[in-house]
Amino acid sequence: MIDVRLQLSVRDARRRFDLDLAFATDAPFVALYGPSGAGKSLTLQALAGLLPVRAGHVRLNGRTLLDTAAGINLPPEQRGVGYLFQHYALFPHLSARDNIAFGLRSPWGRLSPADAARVDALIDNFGLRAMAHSKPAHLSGGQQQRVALARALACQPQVLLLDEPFAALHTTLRRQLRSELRALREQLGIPALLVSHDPEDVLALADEVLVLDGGGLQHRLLATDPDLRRALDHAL
Ligand SMILES: Nc1ncnc2c1ncn2[C@@H]1O[C@H](COP(=O)(O)OP(=O)(O)OP(=O)(O)O)[C@@H](O)[C@H]1O
Repeated sequence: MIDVRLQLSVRDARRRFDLDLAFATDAPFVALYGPSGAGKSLTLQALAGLLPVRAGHVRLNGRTLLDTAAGINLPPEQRGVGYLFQHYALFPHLSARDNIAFGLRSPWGRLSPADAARVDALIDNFGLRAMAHSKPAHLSGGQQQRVALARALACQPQVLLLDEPFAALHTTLRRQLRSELRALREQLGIPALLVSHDPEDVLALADEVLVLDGGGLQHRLLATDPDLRRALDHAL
């Protein structure tokens, strides 16, 4: 169960954007869907603890990650959240292996033997052995996506947050990686929240769709809804 209420504002010199939404869901795969600038990425960032929240809570399977009223606000590294960032945000100067291991290293840069074994297992599971020592610029789009996904999983997360995980990929690879992602999530047995504005991603993966616009939740749709495709097209 993911139970969320978020109120926050972001601003720069000229603009201010308010996010104000609440939802609770048991769906294994949830899509945050809606037009550009709706507040989808900000929602993921707030869930991960990367943005200050003015008021609200985040509970994951009964565990409180944030509760502003109770003064609880776990830092990102204690939230048990695996985050695949938009455009992957891989470190360009680090190898694929060091990218995957990044969040596991001690402040002195050490990797415990157990963590090193986990990183090696992820490298093998994602078919990255041959390019483990290559930098991101020397990897294909699909390989970069796999490194980003392996990095998100390295901390053994309780929930997976995926921000446009297929945006940089061409159609055939998108299709293949969608089914890999679906199988992987089922195997891990953890919930996933996917940000996308591609109806095909939503139709292929989501059990429930939260349609966002203007920083709020407009409506909720289920994968079983016979009019889902039309509703998705209508929502953009
Ligand atoms: N750090 C920030 N400071 C100021 N404004 C921001 C900041 N981050 C995002 N915004 C603004 O907040 C709004 C929502 O941004 P968000 O990234 O959540 O949109 P989105 O729904 O993910 O869009 P897209 O599909 O284009 O990625 C946008 O208008 C954006 O310009």
